[in-house]
Amino acid sequence: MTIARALTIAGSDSGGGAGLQADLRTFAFHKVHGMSAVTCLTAQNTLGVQGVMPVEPDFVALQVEAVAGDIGLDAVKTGMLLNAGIIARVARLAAELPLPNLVVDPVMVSRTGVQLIDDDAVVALKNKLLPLAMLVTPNLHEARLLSGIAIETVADMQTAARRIAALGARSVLIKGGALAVGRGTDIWYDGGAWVVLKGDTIDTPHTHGTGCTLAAAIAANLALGLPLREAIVRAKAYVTAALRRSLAIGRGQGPVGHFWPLLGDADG
Ligand SMILES: Nc1ncnc2c1ncn2[C@@H]1O[C@H](COP(=O)(O)OP(=O)(O)O)[C@@H](O)[C@H]1O
Ligand SMILES: Cc1ncc(COP(=O)(O)O)c(N)n1
Repeated sequence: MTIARALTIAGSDSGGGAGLQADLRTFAFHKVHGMSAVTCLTAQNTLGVQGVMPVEPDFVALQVEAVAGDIGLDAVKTGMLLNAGIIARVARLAAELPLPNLVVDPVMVSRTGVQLIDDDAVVALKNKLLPLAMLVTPNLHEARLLSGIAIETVADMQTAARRIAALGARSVLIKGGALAVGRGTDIWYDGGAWVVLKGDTIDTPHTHGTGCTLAAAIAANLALGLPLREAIVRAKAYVTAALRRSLAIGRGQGPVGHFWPLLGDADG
């Protein structure tokens, strides 16, 4: 049996809702074989991040090389890359291997505004990795860091997307999960065309893992051979369905739910 193959280069979330755990789960629900190169361990739960332990950049690279050289890659997604050393190493790998259909989720700031990576990593992401991405998927905080402008409206998102495209990313998807008005509206810009993705607003506090899930679903769809626009539209529908089935577990922000198709819940 042949199967599409996708790799996530990301951090581990011990709570299982975000990070590589969300990515591998998303790949599986797209019938894509998932592989992982771990960049860091986080001790994390629904209440927040209690600790972070980095992996050496060369060992991140070794994990990627091990699977690229043997199993092969149809698409690659990056998540929490943590520090400038790991980002520079991943950028070098992208030049050496290459890393096909590269979706960069520039995990820097959580939806709640907590910075998840080192300060010099923000600069490295901007200068070294964005220019190599087929698609970059910042949330509103990350789009502000990358573009330098404050974002409150869909019009601000469009201005920011233009600026981020000017940094060299081939296309930009700004996620509006934190929009005060129209939460769930995302915009995609590829240097020419605009697409406004108007998702339904789901009224839930349990949104942990939305960004990881969206970017992983896009990578899975690209691995399956879909064109980028279709890959994004379908991934958006996937994350909206998962938000509708989000899980009220833990004492804080629970994760989005992926299992509903297995539970006989058919109207996603
Ligand atoms: N309450 C919500 N209702 C509908 N869509 C949402 C909601 N929260 C997040 N999303 C969607 O989830 C995806 C991830 O966005 P966001 O939560 O902003 O990213 P991140 O997890 O990286 O902070 C986007 O498609 C966004 O529109
Ligand atoms: C290891 C790790 N990676 C990424 C995120 C962001 O998660 P979200 O998808 O909720 O933005 C996270 N909280 N932890």
